[in-house]
Amino acid sequence: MKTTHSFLAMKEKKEPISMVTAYDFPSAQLSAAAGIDILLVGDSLGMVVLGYDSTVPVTIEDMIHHGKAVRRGAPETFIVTDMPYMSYHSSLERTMENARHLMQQTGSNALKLEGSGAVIEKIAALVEAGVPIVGHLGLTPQSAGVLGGFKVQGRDASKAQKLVDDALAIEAAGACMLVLECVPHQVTKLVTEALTIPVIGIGAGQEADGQVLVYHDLLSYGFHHVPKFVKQYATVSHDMVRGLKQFHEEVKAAHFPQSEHSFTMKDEEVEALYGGKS
Ligand SMILES: Nc1nc(=O)c2c([nH]1)NC[C@@H]1CN(c3ccc(C(=O)N[C@@H](CCC(=O)O)C(=O)O)cc3)CN21
Ligand SMILES: CC(C)C(=O)C(=O)O
Ligand SMILES: [Mg+2]
Repeated sequence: MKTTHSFLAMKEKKEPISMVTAYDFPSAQLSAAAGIDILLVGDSLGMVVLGYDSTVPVTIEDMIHHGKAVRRGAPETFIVTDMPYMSYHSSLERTMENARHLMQQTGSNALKLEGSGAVIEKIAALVEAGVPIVGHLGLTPQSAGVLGGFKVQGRDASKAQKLVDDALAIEAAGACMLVLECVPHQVTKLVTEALTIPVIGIGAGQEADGQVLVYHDLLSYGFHHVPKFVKQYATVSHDMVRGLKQFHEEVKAAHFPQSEHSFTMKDEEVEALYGGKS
C-alpha cells in the first residue's frame, strides 16, 4: 500500500500521480487492476451514479455505502473519500464525528474537504486528530450555487493570488495533498511550485503533480454531461448498449437461452418426475 509519504516522494522525483474516482466494487477492481495510484470516492457519485444534478444531495450515509464497496474492490489501494456537502461546516464536534464515521466504516486512507476560510481550522483539527486530509480548491462543486455554476476559477490575477495563498494555508494546516479543479494552467504551475505537498489537477493543465478524472467520464460510461477538460480513453456505453440490445432481441426471438445456457436432469429422474408421461 502506498502512503502519503510515497506521494511526497513522487512529487520530489517528478513522477506523476494518477488518481481516478471509484464508486463501487467493480470500478475499484478495474482501477486497481490498471495500476492507478489513488482512488477517490468522490461525491460526484451523486451526479454520475445516483442521477442528481449536483453534489449537494449527497449524504454521509451515501459516502459510507459507496466507500465500503470501493475498499472491498481495492483492498491494497490508497483511497481518498470526499466529506459531502455541509458535513464539515457546522460545529467542530459534528465535523469530527462525521470524519470518524467515514474513516472507521469505509477504511479510507484520507478524507477530502473543499474550500478555505473556516475550513482551514477544520483541516488543522482533523490532522491533529490523526486524519490525513486532502484539500480541494478552484472549482469546488459543493459551492457551485455560490460560484454561479461549474465555472473555471482564478482567471484574474487577484483571484489567482488568493488561490495560491489559500493553497499555502491548507498546506500549513497539515493537509497531505491538494486537488485543484478547473483553473488556468498558469495558476496550477504557481500553486504546484509553491507547495511541498502534491497537487492533483482536474481541468487544471499539465503542470500539476498528478491528474484525476471521473471514472465514468474517461470511459464514456453513461449518458451524463461530460466536462470539456475530459479525454475519453474508451467508449464503453456504446458497447454496453449494443450488448443489451442484442440480449433484448434474442429474448424476443427466443434465440436465448440455448442448451449450453440451461441445466439438465438425468433421464431416470425425468422419468420419475413425469411418471412416463413425457
Ligand atoms: N461527470 C462529472 N465529471 C466531473 O468532472 C465532475 C462531476 N461530474 N461532478 C462534480 C464536479 C463538477 N465538475 C464539473 C462539471 C461541469 C463542468 C463544465 O461543464 N464546465 C464547462 C466550462 C465552464 C467555463 O467555461 O467556465 C465546460 O464546458 O466544460 C466542469 C466541471 C467536475 N466534477
Ligand atoms: C472531481 C473530483 C476531484 C471530486 O471531487 C469528485 O469526483 O467528487
Ligand atoms: Mg468531490
